[in-house]
Amino acid sequence: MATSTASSDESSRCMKDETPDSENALNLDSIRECLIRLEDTIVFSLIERAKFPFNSPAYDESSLGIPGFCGSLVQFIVKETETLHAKVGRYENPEEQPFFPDYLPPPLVYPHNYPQVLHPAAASININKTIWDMYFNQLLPLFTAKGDDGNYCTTAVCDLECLQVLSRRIHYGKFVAEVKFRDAPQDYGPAIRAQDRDALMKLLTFESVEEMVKRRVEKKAMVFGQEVNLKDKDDKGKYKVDPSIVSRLYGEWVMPLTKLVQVEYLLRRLD
Ligand SMILES: O=C(O)C(=O)C[C@]1(C(=O)O)C=C[C@@H](O)C=C1
Repeated sequence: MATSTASSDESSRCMKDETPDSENALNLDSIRECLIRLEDTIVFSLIERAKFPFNSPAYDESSLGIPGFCGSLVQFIVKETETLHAKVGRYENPEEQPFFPDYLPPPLVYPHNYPQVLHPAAASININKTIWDMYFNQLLPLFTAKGDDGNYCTTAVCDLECLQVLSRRIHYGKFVAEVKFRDAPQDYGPAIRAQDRDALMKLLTFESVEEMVKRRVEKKAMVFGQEVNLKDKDDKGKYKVDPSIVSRLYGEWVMPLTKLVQVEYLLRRLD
């Protein structure tokens, strides 16, 4: 049974056709196509979240008052959603990692036979705690207006969607690293055996690609986030989410964290 949520529908479509679902599809171009497609989902999810102000009560860990639960509204929504998604097998998919992996229930549905393209050590790599901290402490204040409009539940659901797609994109580094290793084991092997993080980081970095990615996501934020109307006059220069912040998100966090996942994966690749 294939499962997906509203938040990952767009990317799943990309995955279905292009993910490494066969050995043949596993090449750097097809993996990069998936990353490009995920950019659309990321930009749209930021646009949705930016409709609401910061709404700090959604993150207050002391005032929710749900019996038996200790934490914020957003923590509650993410945990409960992950519990449901675990039951329908979401985390059996090697592209998905939960934010709260402890005590997730086992799947209740017949397992989908995901192709084993990654080294088994991939399952132990989950940097969602870092993604969570980055999203709430650094990114969110940059692209939401200050204030409180009372829409805490919808706000927290938008946060969930942003978190899920950022996590999927960043952990996709496992597939990128696998392809790079298979393409050049003679280059990666010695650095892996030496457990040399710096050498691995150097090998897997393509600065010109990173510059292109930053420019492309900035442009997507301009195109997707513009006001569309039927009058001649349009609101040039007014965007639903600041394009320079989307570019910064990629330059400062998304790509560095994707590279961190790649390094962590490669360090274990010959275990
Ligand atoms: O496209 C690659 O080669 C990747 O490793 C992906 C990615 C990215 O996160 O977008 C990360 C590192 C590279 O320097 C360039 C781009």
